[in-house]
Amino acid sequence: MASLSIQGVSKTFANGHRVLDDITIDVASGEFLTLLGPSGCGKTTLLKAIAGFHPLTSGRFLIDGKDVTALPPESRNTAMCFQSYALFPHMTVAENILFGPRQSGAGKAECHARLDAALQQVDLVAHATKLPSALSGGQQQRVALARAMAMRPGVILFDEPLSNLDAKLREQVRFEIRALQAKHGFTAIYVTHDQAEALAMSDRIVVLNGGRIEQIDTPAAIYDRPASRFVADFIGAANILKADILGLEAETTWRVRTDLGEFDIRSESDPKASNHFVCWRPEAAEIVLEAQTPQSNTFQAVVTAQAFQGNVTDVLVRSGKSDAAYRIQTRRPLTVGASVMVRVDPASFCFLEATH
Ligand SMILES: Nc1ncnc2c1ncn2[C@@H]1O[C@H](COP(=O)(O)OP(=O)(O)OP(=O)(O)O)[C@@H](O)[C@H]1O
Repeated sequence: MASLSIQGVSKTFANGHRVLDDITIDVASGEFLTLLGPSGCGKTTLLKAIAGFHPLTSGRFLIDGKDVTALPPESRNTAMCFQSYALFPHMTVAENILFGPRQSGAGKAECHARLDAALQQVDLVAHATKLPSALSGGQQQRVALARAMAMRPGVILFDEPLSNLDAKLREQVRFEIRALQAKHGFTAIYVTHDQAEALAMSDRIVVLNGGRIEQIDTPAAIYDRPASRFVADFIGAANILKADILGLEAETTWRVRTDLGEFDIRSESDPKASNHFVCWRPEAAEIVLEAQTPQSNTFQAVVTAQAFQGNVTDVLVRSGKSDAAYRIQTRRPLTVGASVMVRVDPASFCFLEATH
């Protein structure tokens, strides 16, 4: 495994389109880092640039401290694992896995040692002599991973590797890739636009938007403390409100005014001048019965729709104070048209950067 340092990387294509704008990320050795963002945000361009397939407009890449920016792909200590598997259809599983080590000039004994290890790592020993067409989608994906691992790279670059698999298999292979990565300790850079995949697999997530970094953080921090409006909206469901900051109520508690009334918000860090929005996640709100004594941080609303999800019910509510609908999750049975009080815990709110 190897560390990867991405330093001030920008990429403008010949048509003048600036696709990456001053990206700086330090990836630790053995880390699983995911690049997440909407279509066209530059994830694949960054991955291919790391691999050496796109020359940079500016910036550099260091792998284990060595500047690889000018090196060709085969000399960078990286291997790619693609969404289309990119297996050679006329070669057996074993031949597909052997292809890279042979090309790189490894000796016969070394090639076969790597083949045996890779087949065992992805549990495909019994399928070594089959053609890819005789394997399931999940098995083909494992061959693609074995082929990358047989290169013994410090960094494996994954380009949406699970997007051709059905939902159930995606979840299974997700666990398999993470377990292999933990066991064999390669550094992983993983591109996806699937937020559930990113949250489930990553040590850290980089949220990209329009070629720029919106936030780099652990999955829990990205979900619980989204830094910007874009991140709150893109990952999970979020209720976002415009807010005027009225002042400090207590040591870490701020009073804000929103369309739904005034609320207290607990925040360890001071809101910046640009924090004109606050948000909370649907599961952070609690429905309190109107008959109960009035509580702070509540707003009155009417249930306008609900959808049973099994473990919870998604509820849409509207308040007379604003035109917007707000999303709440509850286990309490409700009826459409019911009048409810909704409470949002001060610690469940977060301030958002409005600048992005
Ligand atoms: N060779 C190229 N020349 C010009 N523009 C390009 C080239 N390759 C990609 N782009 C543009 O760069 C932008 C980013 O593309 P990229 O493939 O990196 O996005 P992405 O985030 O991986 O999206 P997706 O999830 O759809 O694959 C897009 O607007 C794309 O059209």
